[in-house]
Amino acid sequence: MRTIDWVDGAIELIDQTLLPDELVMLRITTVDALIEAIQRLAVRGAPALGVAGAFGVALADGDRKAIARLREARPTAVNLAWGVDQAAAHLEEGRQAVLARAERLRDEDIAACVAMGGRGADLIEGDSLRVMTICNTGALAAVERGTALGVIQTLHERGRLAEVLALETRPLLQGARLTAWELDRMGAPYRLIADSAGPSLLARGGIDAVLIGADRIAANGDTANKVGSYSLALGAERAGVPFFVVAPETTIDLSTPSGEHIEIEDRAEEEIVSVRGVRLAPAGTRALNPAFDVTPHDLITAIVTDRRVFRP
Ligand SMILES: CSC[C@H]1O[C@H](OP(=O)(O)O)[C@H](O)[C@@H]1O
Repeated sequence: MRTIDWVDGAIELIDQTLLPDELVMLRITTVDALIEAIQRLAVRGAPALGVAGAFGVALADGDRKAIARLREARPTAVNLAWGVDQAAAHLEEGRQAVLARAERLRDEDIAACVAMGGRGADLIEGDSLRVMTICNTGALAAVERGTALGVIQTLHERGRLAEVLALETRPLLQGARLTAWELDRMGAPYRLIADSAGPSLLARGGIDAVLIGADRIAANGDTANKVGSYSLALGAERAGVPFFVVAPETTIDLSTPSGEHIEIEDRAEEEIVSVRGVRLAPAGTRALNPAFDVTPHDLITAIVTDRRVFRP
């Protein structure tokens, strides 16, 4: 099953807002419908956004204003703009050339995730591993396999995984809704934890590694990822637990020198004060909702990509 693909002249993608209760495929035929799906996180995750951006250019039929809107649909993951640019570079050659590039980009992502899974599993020593992860970095964040959760899946497939501690990942609960769903499908052992429990469980001991994804990696290795990653990195540093970022080379943005230059998406206050339309806080409560944070490179043990492992 693919998270996103091009089928009979349109984009087909899983509507992730309905998981884990319903598995529904959306058929997207316009750029505006794709932008809406991206902004409400029906499709999400840096690699998946790159593929969506590239296929979106094929939908645009040369409408450069629509392509510009698509490119800006979400600011933090570099992959969206990169995917749009990769496909748009072929606009002069016509729609088939644009689509051919987008399909190659899809296939490259599939191969990259397989490569990252093996490279990451080779890097982490030991058996009966207990690992911690935040947000969702599985196939739902890519096309067929994921990044950090792809490493975890490979460890499981190799019989080396004892347990995953998955952060629920407020406010949109990518961990509780999506990572738990994917781990169930893999048959991998896991328990869900509150985000705020992450650092203290690391301090408690018995966790062998933290693995996270990335939305943008700056030239010096500073890494933007789901909000809560930074506090997890601080806890890992304090507890002496290795902290790995797993991301394709396409998430590295050499034009951004360091983390303070990465734009952090601030999302709607509503996402904090309510869950699926059920209000949690008093009426009128204001909220601040940064969707990402930046982990400084010196808190990262290593970055695993589809081509290499490097230590920032
Ligand atoms: C494998 S990249 C996934 C990356 O994207 C997530 O953010 P969102 O769910 O808002 O798209 C999160 O930062 C993950 O690490």
